[in-house]
Amino acid sequence: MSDILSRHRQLCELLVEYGHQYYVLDNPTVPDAEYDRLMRELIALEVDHPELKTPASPSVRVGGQPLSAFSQVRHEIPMLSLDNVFSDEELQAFEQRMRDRLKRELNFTFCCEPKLDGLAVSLLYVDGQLVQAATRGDGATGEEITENVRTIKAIPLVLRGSGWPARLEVRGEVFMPKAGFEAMNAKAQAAGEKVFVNPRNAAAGSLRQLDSRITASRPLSFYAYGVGIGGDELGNSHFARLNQLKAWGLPLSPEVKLKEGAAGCQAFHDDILARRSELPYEIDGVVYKVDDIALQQELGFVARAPRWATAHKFPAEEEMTL
Ligand SMILES: Cc1c[n+]2nc(N)[nH]c2nc1OC(C)C
Repeated sequence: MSDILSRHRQLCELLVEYGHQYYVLDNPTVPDAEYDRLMRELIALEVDHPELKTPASPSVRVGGQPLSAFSQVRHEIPMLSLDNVFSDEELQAFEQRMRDRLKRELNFTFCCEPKLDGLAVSLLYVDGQLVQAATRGDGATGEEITENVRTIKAIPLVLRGSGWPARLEVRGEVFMPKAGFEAMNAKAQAAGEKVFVNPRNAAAGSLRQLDSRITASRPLSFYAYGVGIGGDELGNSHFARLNQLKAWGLPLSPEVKLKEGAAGCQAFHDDILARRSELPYEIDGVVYKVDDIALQQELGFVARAPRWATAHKFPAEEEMTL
């Protein structure tokens, strides 16, 4: 039995490491075929020894028994939406409104991020293990999609390293990379099956499957963009928090940068817009967030959106009329 146990542990460790290299470091060291071979061996081993199968085992990536319905999850900390700016003038006004509110002539440092065109989700890790995943829903209540999210190889089932809060809620975007979207649609078209209009709809449709084996067959990925529960145990910089999440094994867009003032945000906006068509994922704008958490808390929220953050949306991309 011990060699079964040690082989099971070894397979789990290898699959976790290869998944991390591929999805978080974007630096795979083995071909996909090797990952798939190890996964097949793990699944076969757990069929013979079902007691070894746990929610932390990489074998959950292939999905399991379908649900009859989704249950609802109440977000302990509401998941809010974002106000928008559409021009440089509105961006300056956004910054000035915060100065007025704080009654201080502050030079803000902003954490600037691409605004991915996917589905916002909340991931709850308890003692480093992924125990619950939920959609944003209406911001107060979302759908519980834990089994589906467990099939997304970019999302760690167990956090890496140490020092994380006992309860850590990671917020971010589940998305379908452009290449995966095109390949999936080409296959669906060839098979006379339903094709999706765009990667966002494909990601939403794939996540809302009651059968997680269907979700597992879809090329979904994830980028973290914030922290909910447990954030108060992390530092006073949003950017540092995001990089801490990356150290714990969560993927972070390589485009996330710190910029000074509205001018820095505008430069970030112009750079991402210029490279929009080369990015491997679809975005509908960029997001600027005051990096200092204490200032975020002093600024608070207006209705459902924070005073301390805004999206800067791009014009809708012209659809090619073939
Ligand atoms: C709705 C949303 C969406 N996004 N997308 C990114 N990158 N950050 C981010 N933050 C959000 O909301 C927080 C600022 C509360």
